[in-house]
Amino acid sequence: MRYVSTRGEAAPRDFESVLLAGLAEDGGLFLPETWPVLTTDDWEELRGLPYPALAARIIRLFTGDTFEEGVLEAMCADAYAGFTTPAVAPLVQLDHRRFALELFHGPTLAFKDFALQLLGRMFDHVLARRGERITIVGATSGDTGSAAIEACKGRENLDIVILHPEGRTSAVQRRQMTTVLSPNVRNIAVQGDFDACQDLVKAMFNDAPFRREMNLSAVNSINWARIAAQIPYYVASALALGAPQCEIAFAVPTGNFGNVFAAWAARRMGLPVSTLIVGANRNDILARWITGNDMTAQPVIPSLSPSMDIQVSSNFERLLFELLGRDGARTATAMRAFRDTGRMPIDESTWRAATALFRGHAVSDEETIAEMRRLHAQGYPADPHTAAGTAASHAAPPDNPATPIIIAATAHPAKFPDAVERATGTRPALPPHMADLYEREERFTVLPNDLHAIESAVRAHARRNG
Ligand SMILES: Cc1ncc(COP(=O)(O)O)c(C=O)c1O
Ligand SMILES: N[C@@H](CCOP(=O)(O)O)C(=O)O
Repeated sequence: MRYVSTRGEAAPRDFESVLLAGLAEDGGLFLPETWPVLTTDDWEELRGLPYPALAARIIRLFTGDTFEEGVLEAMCADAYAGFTTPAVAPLVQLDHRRFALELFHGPTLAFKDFALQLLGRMFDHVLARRGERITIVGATSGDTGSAAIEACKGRENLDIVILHPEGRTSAVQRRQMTTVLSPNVRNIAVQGDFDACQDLVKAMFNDAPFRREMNLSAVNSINWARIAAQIPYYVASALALGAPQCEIAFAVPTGNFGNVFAAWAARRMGLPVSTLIVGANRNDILARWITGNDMTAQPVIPSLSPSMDIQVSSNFERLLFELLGRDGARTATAMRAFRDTGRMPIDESTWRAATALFRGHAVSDEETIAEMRRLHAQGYPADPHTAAGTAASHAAPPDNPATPIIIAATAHPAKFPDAVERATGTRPALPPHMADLYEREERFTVLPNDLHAIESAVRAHARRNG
């Protein structure tokens, strides 16, 4: 399995190199050169496997010979052993056709643990074999940061620096990151929004001498390994509801477009997915594009679902590359236009092709609260992101009323106690392993949105540990 860049200029490479590189040298994102496609028999064989075994079978389609026989399987078993439910990704029925796919039973209570628990182990394995050390830089609107830190803390061959937007995460999310005091972990609160943090990360990757000096790697979903490790739960849940004999729709609360792109990838591999419903919050660029071909970036506005407070969705580039017939030059031109003007003109026929599959809906804070209240009344505690997904599934359902809809329940309500209390009058308790979160010491540095300042901080962190 080899990988190409969405901007068409970086040389194709294998999974190991993609895992370590994160972003391609031409600024693009990696995608498989050809998609593996599974037959009905293949899907049948996967049905009923325990989640870790199913995940290993799917992910192995992308890893080539990076991991010797049995190693990936052992890593998956180990990664998901720490989840608090044996089902790992349980489905809970909400109504006659809607099911919540609970992705928050990992150590940091969000779907990010699925990929990052595995990536931490992959990095360890590959770096020990190569005798190398890397510096991971990541941007977070709240959840990637804690999942990455949890997965990477104390690992010998890497340092990790996470940028979060100052004051724009929930207090629980911030503390999940800033109370981890391992010497290889550093938290920076950037005076800006998530898009600024993500821009800084990409700018560090595009600064070739700095990238080489630090041996940079990525934990955001710009790293293909993240997407690969998020495909299995779509497969497992669809099989549990009768696919491939019936079609399934997924509703996904969306920000950086990574999670919904993993669902797109499952469909590309042959899973019968009729519809992908993108649930946005008031930062609605993707919903505006899907409903009206308007891809115009606006300033990020804080909302009740802070992890989705994003306007520049990195993984949209992967979809665009596919929609443009895998034309790297056209993708690069469109991405440059977007960067320079804040607008991405997409021709009518390309947009129409996409909207045959995608539905989009932007959920306001008021709708989010109303949806959380409604779900609570029927006995389902939902976090604000999950509620955006369920609300979108009602507002923009698939055409066929018989198609089951699986909603990605992306975070545990306890991560957003203020929003939950506002909606339901009840403050959710933190799970036992986090019960003393508010008593733990916090450590982080506040820095301006300035590449030089951030690179200096990353360099100092890596030098201290290297
Ligand atoms: C809880 C939660 N829901 C939804 C999202 C949006 O997912 P994505 O960025 O993959 O679109 C995020 C952030 O990634 C998140 O943390
Ligand atoms: N919502 C995310 C933003 C980063 O997304 P990623 O999937 O690209 O890592 C977060 O919680 O940090």
